[in-house]
Amino acid sequence: TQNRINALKEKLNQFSYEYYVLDKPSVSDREYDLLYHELEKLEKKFPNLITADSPTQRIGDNVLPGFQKVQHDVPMLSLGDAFSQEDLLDFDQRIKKLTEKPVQYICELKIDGLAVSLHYENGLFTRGATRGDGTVGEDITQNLRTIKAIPLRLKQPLSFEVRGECYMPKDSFVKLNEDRDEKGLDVFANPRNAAAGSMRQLDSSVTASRNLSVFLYGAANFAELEVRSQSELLTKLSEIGLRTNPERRLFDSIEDVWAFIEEVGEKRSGLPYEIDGVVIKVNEFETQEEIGYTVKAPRWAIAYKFPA
Ligand SMILES: COc1nc2nc(N)nc(N)c2nc1C
Repeated sequence: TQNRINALKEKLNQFSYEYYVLDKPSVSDREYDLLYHELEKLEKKFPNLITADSPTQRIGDNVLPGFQKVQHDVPMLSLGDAFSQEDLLDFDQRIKKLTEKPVQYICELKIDGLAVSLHYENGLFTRGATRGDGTVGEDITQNLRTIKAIPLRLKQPLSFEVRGECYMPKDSFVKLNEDRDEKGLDVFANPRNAAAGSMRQLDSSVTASRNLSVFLYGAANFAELEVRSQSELLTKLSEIGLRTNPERRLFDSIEDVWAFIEEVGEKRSGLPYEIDGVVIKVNEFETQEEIGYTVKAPRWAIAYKFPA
C-alpha cells in the first residue's frame, strides 16, 4: 500500500507538472481523476500514510484567524521605471559606466499580479509569503498551496527561496466577474486586484476556487542551484518543477531590447494574462554584483512600463 501510494503521488505530481507548469498535459483529465480518487481512497483507509506533498493536501481544512507576519531573509526589492526609449538609452549608458564587461540583457514580461516568495527545504514547499513592504510580508502558505502551478515538492531536494508573480489568467478573471455579477456581488476592477483579493482569503478553499497561477523569476540563497546568470536560473527553475514565463529573450544591445518591447506592445492584448511592462536585466550575476543596488532597487535592472 505504501508503494502504491508513493507511485500514485509520483504520477499525479508529474501529471500536474506537465499540465500546470509546462502547459503540456500528457494524460486526459479523466485519467488524472481516476488516479486521484484511488489515492484519496487509500489515504482515507491509511491516514497515517498521508504526506504534505500529496496532491490531496492542497486545500487546508481550517479557516485561518488571520495572517502571520514574516520577515524576508533577503529583502524583496522594487524596480526603477522607464517610460520611453530615451529612458532605456539612459539606463544603458549608466550600465556602461558601471562595468567594463560586455553586457548581455535579458528581457522578461512584467506580469500584472502579486509578488510572492516561496521557501523550499530539501525540495518541499514549506512557506509562502506576500512581498508586503519588501522586508515584512504576510504568511499565505495555505493559500499558495492551493495553486496547482506551485509544486509541493521539487524534482530535486534543494533548499532555497524563489520569487515570482502570482496572477489570475484573463479568462479566469472574466468568468469570476460574470459569476459574481450573477450573484449580485461586487466585481473586481482588474485581474491584479482579483488575484490580490484571492490571495488574502483566510479560507483557502476560496483561494482554490479562483484558478490562480504563478510565474517565477528570481531566487534568494540559491547557491545550491549553481547558476551564473538570470537566463540559466530560469532554465534551472523550470527543470526542477517551477513555472517560468517562456516569453524571455537575450539581447546584446539596448536597441534590440527596444525592438522587443515594441513587439511585446503589439502582442500584449493577445496574451492569456495581463502584463504592465517588460523587465530588462543584466544577465550575468557577476556583472549584476559589480553594478550593485540602490537602497531600494537593483541598479542592474529596470522595468519598462507600457502606457496604462
Ligand atoms: C530583480 O527584481 C525583480 N525582477 C523581476 N522580474 C520580473 N520578470 N518581474 C518582476 N515583477 C520583477 N520584480 C523585481 C523586483
